[in-house]
Amino acid sequence: MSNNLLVVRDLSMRFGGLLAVDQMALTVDERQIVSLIGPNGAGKTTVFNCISGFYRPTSGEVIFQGKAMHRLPDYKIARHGMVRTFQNIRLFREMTVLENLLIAQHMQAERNLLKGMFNTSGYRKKEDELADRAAYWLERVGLLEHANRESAYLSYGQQRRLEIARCMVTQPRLLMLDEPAAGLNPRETAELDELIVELKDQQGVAVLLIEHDMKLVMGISDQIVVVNQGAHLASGTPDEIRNNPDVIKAYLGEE
Ligand SMILES: Nc1ncnc2c1ncn2[C@@H]1O[C@H](COP(=O)(O)OP(=O)(O)OP(=O)(O)O)[C@@H](O)[C@H]1O
Repeated sequence: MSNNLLVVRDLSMRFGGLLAVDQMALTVDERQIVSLIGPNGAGKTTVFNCISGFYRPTSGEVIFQGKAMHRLPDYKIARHGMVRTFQNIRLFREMTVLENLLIAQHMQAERNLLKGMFNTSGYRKKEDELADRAAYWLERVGLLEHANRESAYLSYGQQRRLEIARCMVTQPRLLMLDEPAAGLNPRETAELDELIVELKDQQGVAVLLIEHDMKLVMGISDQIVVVNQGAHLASGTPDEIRNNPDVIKAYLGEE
């Protein structure tokens, strides 16, 4: 068997008369960074929404670690180890930074924790574990000193890092990031670049990325998949994509 972590085949999504995603295919291997690029409105976020269970695809298959995901709701898919961020940051804004990380883990492991409530020492041990993991990730994304601040008061770049930490505390195998560099300044983008590569190298997660920042995409991707008008246009290494005439015409040539 290959080491495909995620296999997406023939994925289509129709909104009334609009075929937003048209028989898309992509694969992500273990410890790979794969970027999805394409012009505005090409269907990238819709592909993400179908893979992560936020939408139920009109047709097609999403296979993660050999198991079919395409009929499961998003929270079940997340429990299989595929988690995502959103283009518009979705934190619990009135909660503290730490609370955001604790609740993410509670939501992920809800059933186990409920079972744990009948066993007090086991439950406490589990709670300690969640707190330790939250502290670890706050440190990793440089937010430990802000642990008790309401997340609404963080800067935009800090909120983006907290979103990534919130995914990582659930110990995913595949992290899906929807435009993580949007709104970041160049220094924050460079930090994000470093963080994503560290997640892959040190934590062994695979990353599926939607991003318009071509410098970031070309610098960190193992594979790039280009979407145009909902359909697969090309895929390959950054060099292959940079030199692909169809891609230059449809996308890179615009810039
Ligand atoms: N819930 C929805 N209902 C109807 N149409 C939708 C819905 N979501 C997306 N679309 C349409 O599907 C098409 C693809 O949109 P999508 O957001 O996936 O593109 P995108 O490549 O992510 O764009 P961007 O780079 O601007 O974020 C667009 O024409 C959009 O208007």
